[in-house]
Amino acid sequence: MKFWRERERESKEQILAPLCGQVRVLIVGDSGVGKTSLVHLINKGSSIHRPSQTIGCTVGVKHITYGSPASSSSSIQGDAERDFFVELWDVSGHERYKDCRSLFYSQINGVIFVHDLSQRRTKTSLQKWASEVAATGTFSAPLPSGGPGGLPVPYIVVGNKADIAAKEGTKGSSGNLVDAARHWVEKQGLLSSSEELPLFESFPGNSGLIAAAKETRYDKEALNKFFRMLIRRRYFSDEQPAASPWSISPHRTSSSQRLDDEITSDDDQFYKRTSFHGDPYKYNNNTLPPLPAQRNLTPPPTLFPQQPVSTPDNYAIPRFSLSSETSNNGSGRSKRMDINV
Ligand SMILES: Nc1nc2c(ncn2[C@@H]2O[C@H](COP(=O)(O)OP(=O)(O)OP(=O)(O)O)[C@@H](O)[C@H]2O)c(=O)[nH]1
Repeated sequence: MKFWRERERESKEQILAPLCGQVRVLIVGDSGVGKTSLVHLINKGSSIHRPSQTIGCTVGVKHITYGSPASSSSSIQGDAERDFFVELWDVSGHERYKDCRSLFYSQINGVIFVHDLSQRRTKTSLQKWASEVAATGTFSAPLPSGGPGGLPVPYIVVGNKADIAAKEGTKGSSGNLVDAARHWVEKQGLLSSSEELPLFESFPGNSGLIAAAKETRYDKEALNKFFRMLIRRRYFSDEQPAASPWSISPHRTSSSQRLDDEITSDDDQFYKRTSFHGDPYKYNNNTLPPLPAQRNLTPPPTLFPQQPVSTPDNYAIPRFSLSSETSNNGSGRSKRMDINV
């Protein structure tokens, strides 16, 4: 009897064994747009005073628990919550690292593009960043077709320093002559819209990161959803979107609209909408450069195996728990996650 109890306890422990994983998120954009400030805000929940210029690349790690605690009565406890680490690779935007920064574009699960709302050219150059990452990077869990510049992983665009842009009354333009001219040309429809990435201009709300951090007001949920979606893509799903998401026709979002407004309760929907909204960027294969060969590389190492080694035959793998959450009419999913950002 004692023997069986012991065996039972052991098998329970195996089921409850901590499972861990990691996703890698690249943060790119021109020098000074606020990438380091964003990472600090994500990790510490506060603004950073005078961040020094990033040398090469710095990596911040954010801890997230992910799972479906109340998914179903039949789910076993070990399936409830798991630990994940989101690696935030903050790549210096300075030109001096241009030739070597692709060293850091390795095994990427997702990308955060950052631009400065008061410097319009920083927005335009996101397209170059996307092409550079797509051309020289390697990717984990790549999409079946490429996005801007051929980028084969989900991304999100953060428009920062809205406080300055708003103050100067130049939201979307720095007020300098080049930007003003560009703005005018765009308005006339003379500039190809495909030169820029689709954007949400309003992150994090109508203010910049610093103000947002001070007031603890920025769109944590949007970022969390993005991170969770990356985790889910890598660890809980082997399904890829059926149709090419890149062909979804985007539509313009109001600059005062919060990112929240764009998010539905479904993470995939969020992913599609987040990635393809904003400027009238045409996502069809005619306007995009040729797709790069898919890179199905070995995923980055994790601290723990992705699934328990000894699982009972009827073990509900995470995918099932999550899909039951999906079918939960969104009620569970639209809830804010208890994550310290
Ligand atoms: N006004 C304002 N300033 C900001 C905001 N976010 C960041 N900054 C400032 O912008 C400057 C550059 O910020 P960083 O976070 O170092 O920019 P970065 O993109 O990491 O720059 P690199 O390391 O050169 O690639 C710093 O002086 C920040 O304090 C914001 O929302 N509003």
